[in-house]
Amino acid sequence: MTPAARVTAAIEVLDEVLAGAPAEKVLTNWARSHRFAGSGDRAAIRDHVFDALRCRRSFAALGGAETGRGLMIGAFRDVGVDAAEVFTGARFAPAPLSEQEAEPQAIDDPLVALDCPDWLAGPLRGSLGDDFEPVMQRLRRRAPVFLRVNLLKGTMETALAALAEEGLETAPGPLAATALEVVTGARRVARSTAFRDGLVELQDAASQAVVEALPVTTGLRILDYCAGGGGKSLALAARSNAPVDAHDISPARMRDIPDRAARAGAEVRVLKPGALGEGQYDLVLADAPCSGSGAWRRSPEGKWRLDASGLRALIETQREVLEAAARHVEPGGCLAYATCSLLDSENGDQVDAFLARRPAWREERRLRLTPLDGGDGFFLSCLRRPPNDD
Ligand SMILES: C[S@@+](CC[C@H](N)C(=O)[O-])C[C@H]1O[C@@H](n2cnc3c(N)ncnc32)[C@H](O)[C@@H]1O
Repeated sequence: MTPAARVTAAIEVLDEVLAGAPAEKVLTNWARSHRFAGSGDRAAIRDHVFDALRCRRSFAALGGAETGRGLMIGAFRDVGVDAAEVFTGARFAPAPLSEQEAEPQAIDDPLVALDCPDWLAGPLRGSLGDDFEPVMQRLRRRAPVFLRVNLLKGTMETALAALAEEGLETAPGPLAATALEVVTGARRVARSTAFRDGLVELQDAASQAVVEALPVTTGLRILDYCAGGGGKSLALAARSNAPVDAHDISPARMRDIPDRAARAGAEVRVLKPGALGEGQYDLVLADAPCSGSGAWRRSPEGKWRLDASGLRALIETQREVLEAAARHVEPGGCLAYATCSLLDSENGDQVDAFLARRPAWREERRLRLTPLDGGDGFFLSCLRRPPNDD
């Protein structure tokens, strides 16, 4: 495909996404119905689509319309390229710019320039303070790709060497001792032997930092209460070198855990719904559902989908998760509450409210990371249940 044909394809995909369909699904369907497109084409189209979704508001303003076409015109203008060079009407290229589209557009609203939804500016500014603008700018760009070296299978050195042998250039990453940043070849990671043999996992550096910050010692009974696909369960099992119990309200989300654990040489026991007793764990991780605002570089659709009532519902779910997870903590044990949110209402405020309800518990550690630290935004609070609490 020519570069212009890829833009045409991106416009088609974006129109469906703007109409409400999930981007991943539309991209998969597009690839199925355009078998002639090679992996390079699919990757380029995907990049166009996700770049446009990250900057949906500013690109729409620069392109004069919130349509696939408008976003792609805006994308070229954002980097100072004349969109008319691509929108030529040549075979498979997008149609030439109309007179109206050819009019240059300026952005005078700072929230548009930052790709920040109006209603979220107050809560984000209140939570991030002086970091508000740099964080919002960071969220407009692609996220780096990080790997976690699985210490059950090797060391940083063996992983670096194994990846290099397969032509994947990596470098020690920020935030966590197990993090490698992929410098070149990110799209080939999942096909590499190092990945297939469980020596490395795809996991954001901040997510790894959260697991590294947990008070793990030998012999602990550990529960991952919101295990999802098991990213943190696996990291916890590697860190503790002990079995980890995985639980989730949605068992279907955990379906890949057994295969992933086998590949990683980790022991993760997937619990059946209702199989959880009360108070029998030394460490319970509650990686709660959240706005995902810290990870909007990877999942930009969430930024535009979230609304005030959705956020209120998430905050209520987080309160319930905290209360439910706390019931599984042994006296003297630790409840670790984590989100990949940047918002105080989902983070510190939740923890403060929990501690107000249970004044005997103590917060031992609080960690706040934003994309300015290198990985996703993450929050962690480690809450200790009193030993004599019955
Ligand atoms: C942020 S994701 C977990 C990601 C996962 N820990 C990882 O590192 O890959 C949140 C998970 O919480 C689960 N969840 C939502 N409500 C829950 C509840 N009330 N009890 C337990 N899990 C819940 C969701 O199904 C989802 O899988």
